[in-house]
Amino acid sequence: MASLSCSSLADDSARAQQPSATEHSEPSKSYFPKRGQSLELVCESLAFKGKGLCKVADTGFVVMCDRALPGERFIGRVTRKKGNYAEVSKVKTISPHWDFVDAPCEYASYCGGCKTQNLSYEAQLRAKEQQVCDLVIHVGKFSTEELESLNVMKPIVPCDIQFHYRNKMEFSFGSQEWLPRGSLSEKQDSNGSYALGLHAPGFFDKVLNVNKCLLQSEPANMVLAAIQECWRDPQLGLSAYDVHSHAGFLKHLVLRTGRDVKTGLPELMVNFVTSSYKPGLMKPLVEKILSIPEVVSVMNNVNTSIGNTSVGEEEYTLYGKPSITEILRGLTFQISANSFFQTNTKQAEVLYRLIEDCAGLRGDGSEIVLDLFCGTGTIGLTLARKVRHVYGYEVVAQAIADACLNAKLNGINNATFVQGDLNKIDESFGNNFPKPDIVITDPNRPGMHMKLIKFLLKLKAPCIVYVSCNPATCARDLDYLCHGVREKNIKGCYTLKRLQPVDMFPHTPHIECICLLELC
Ligand SMILES: C[S@@+](CC[C@H](N)C(=O)[O-])C[C@H]1O[C@@H](n2cnc3c(N)ncnc32)[C@H](O)[C@@H]1O
Repeated sequence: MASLSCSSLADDSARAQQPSATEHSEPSKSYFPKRGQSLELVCESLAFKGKGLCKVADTGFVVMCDRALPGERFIGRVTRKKGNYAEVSKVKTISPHWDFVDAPCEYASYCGGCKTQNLSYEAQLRAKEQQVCDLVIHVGKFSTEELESLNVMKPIVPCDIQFHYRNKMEFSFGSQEWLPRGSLSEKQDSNGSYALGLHAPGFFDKVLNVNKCLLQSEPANMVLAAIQECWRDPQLGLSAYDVHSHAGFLKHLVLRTGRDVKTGLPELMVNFVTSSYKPGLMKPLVEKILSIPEVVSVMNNVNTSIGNTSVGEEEYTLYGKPSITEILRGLTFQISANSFFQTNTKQAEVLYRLIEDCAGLRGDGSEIVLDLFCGTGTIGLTLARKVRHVYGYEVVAQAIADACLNAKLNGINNATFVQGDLNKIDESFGNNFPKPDIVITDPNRPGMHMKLIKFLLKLKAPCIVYVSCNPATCARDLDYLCHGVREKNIKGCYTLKRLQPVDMFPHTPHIECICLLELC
């Protein structure tokens, strides 16, 4: 169980999505560090985006530092002033953090993906749990007593598999390999200036070359290694796309791992995103990766725009089938190159079981479920066999098409999926479905729009299960639903019954949460 003591170190302003000092640590009004100034700091905890939160000695002034971990004493240089706090970059560690472990990945110190690989997993869990707790207290305005006495806050559910858990990784081709100062450059041949890997933290135009990623499956790593072995060969005539000049061919490499429904064995989709369609140029790459037996699909998304997205305007199948499959809670899901699917399949099983548990279905097939932000319908479809009808809403048309296809694939005919923008609902929204017994809401990071909050407060469904990937906006929305929106004179009408953090993404700052709300 999380300690509910308020550490006063949380991201205290979900609305601004930025950290601030709280009433316990009023910063000195006169003190503000200068840009470029060096400070000796001790990291106190992890906060927003997994950044280390520190306070300047004697002043209490809050500074945030990427990759500083709790207990670490270090020299930081002020890079940016932001509102009532400053950002620093780490110059030198004086003494290491508590709970230090060796990071197994050679890129862990530089790559933008994993930020806490050298913090023990138990410490990562504690930090995430504490963040959720702090946010619900500071932003959600729930009291410690409320959370404690009613046993609302549940211990975070760990992820049993802490590596190789991602079923999708998106790598970028870059025309300029990024070599962090005093790091890989000394021990690694940079293979010229082209790179294939992950973006340097905070840079859209710098790519860290990566030969292996410990978060993705072994077969996906074999594909990555095979491509790395050959794509720079001048004889192939391939070039990396340059985001400044907009010249070049290869943009992204997206690797997705699913499972063959019959054998249960892994199957892989390799999706090359290119700036034009040149199948002849792709041929040697395709031939090379076909030596890996798990590859059942090679796709080519052609994106001619100057933007950096991996979704093409046109899609071609270069080999095999245009989609792969995955099994989730006994259902089969078809995954195409651009369809959304939970990226940690094993932990999604755990998440969905907990959602079902929170929904408290009667088991007589009588309930109506409203599945808001339904994506490809996975949550609603896993509940459909036990309820009367599921109504799902989602803004992306392709996701709705996939949801309908997935319903058909699994013989589910009591689910209706509708495309629509939940930020733009009007008074008529509630006329489109019967009053639900259970609302599942799973918004993306910005949380729910005020229009939707107002709608839910008027709808008064007996139970809301709020699934969140951003505890800051979740805490804000819980406050609205339970305590009301004072500035709009709207009363809240829900009680927070359960708050369940789930770790879906070890070594990263991401936190998933399931909240059960019951009508007062
Ligand atoms: C966190 S995902 C949840 C997907 C799904 N519930 C699942 O578990 O796979 C959030 C979904 O909300 C959708 N979305 C984002 N903004 C939206 C909006 N304004 N209206 C409707 N759907 C939206 C996204 O496209 C995405 O599919």
